[in-house]
Amino acid sequence: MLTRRYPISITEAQAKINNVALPTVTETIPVAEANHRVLAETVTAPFAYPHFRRSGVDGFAIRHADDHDYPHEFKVVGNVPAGATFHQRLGQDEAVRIMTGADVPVDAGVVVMLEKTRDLDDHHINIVVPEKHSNITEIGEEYQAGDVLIEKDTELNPGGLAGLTALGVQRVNVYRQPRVAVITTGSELMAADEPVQEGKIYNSNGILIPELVRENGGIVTSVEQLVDDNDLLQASLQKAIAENDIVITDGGVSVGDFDFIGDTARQADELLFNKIKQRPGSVTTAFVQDQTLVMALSGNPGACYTGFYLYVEPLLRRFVHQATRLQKVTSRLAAPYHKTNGFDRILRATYTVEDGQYATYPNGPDRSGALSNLQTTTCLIKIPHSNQPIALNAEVETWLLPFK
Ligand SMILES: Nc1nc2c(c(=O)[nH]1)N[C@H]1C(S)=C(S)[C@@H](COP(=O)(O)OP(=O)(O)OC[C@H]3O[C@@H](n4cnc5c(N)ncnc54)[C@H](O)[C@@H]3O)O[C@H]1N2
Ligand code: MOO
Repeated sequence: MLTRRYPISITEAQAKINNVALPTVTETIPVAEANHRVLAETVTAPFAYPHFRRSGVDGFAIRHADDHDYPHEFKVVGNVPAGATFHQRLGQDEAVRIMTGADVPVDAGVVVMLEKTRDLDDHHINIVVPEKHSNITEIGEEYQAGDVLIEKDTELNPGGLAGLTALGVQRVNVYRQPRVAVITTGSELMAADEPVQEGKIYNSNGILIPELVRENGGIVTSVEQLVDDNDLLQASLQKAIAENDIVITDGGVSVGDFDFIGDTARQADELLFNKIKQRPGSVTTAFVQDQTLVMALSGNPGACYTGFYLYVEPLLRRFVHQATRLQKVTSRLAAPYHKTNGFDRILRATYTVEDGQYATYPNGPDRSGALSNLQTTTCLIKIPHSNQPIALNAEVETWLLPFK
């Protein structure tokens, strides 16, 4: 018997997912492994930085008291390479040869660049002209001990890792990445290494979904390809739910004889929705079972791709306390689109920026089952449901996609 499904809007579906409570799980990991991870705690400076007075140039360090009456002769009493120190006091008209990055002698107030000096003999130099600046970075000029290095909820990048390392921070407390199981279903699916067969298709969503998950910060713990068998599906789902934060199923969610996921969703602890007023991907379903969110994406590749970006990407980002990376903008529909739609239609599109405004172009086929435009799509646009075709140059809601 056909089960009645109650379609909700895209915005309502997004809100329902957004309202599902997610656990905050953190772990402490080496800084060297923390690129693109999100800090769960603010990190503060364990000491002042720099922690010694640092020369910014190669040259000669002299006392403030001697910094006058140029040209001025100095006796060279030492040499400080980077990494070394010079602990002796400086006397009148005494200079120390010093390299960029080296610890400035305690008595020195100025480092004069080499170019402003002349050698007189092995132990004497002439400083020809004065310096405008001291060329010394003072202790704590960038950070005092206890200053904030990087705030909680920041996604680390190589620059941030460098900053942490410079301050001797070796480990950071970050949000754990969401663990995601992917279950693709369909007796028509072939593995990539099987010879092509009549009536069967390669499991393209079996690579699309895991790669999208990884690219958006999730850990893919398993990718399964199941034939249409409800017992198999239930066993896989149960295991995946027990071991993961998020489970993504694909296909088998419509009303066909072998579409078992819809029934599973309706019997779950909490059904969030099992139809959206959206094309492609009207069948997209979400439910919570044993506190794990299961996102059931459509098997149709175009619908699967669209569903991932609209519903899964924000979820993966929220797990690590981050906002979606899809940038919501308004764009001008710069090429005609003639179809009328009972449901809002999400088109795969490309965009340009013209006179500071986004212009969008439908990117080839809009069919749910089409996948020839997935490589080149850079944004999604919404054509609102209407019995009239949308006007050329109409303003449309647009999601710019990350990683393009
Ligand atoms: N009587 C109705 N039929 C259909 C309806 C409906 O409301 N009433 N909805 C249609 C819509 S809309 C869509 S979208 C599809 C959704 O179907 P499912 O999500 O249940 O997916 P399947 O039926 O399993 O497959 C659909 C299509 O996608 C291909 N597929 C499946 N898995 C993969 C994969 N891993 N990689 C690549 N392609 C895959 C599959 O072979 C089918 O061609 O239902 C409509 N029908
Ligand atoms: O769910 Mo279907 O993709 O709307 O065409």
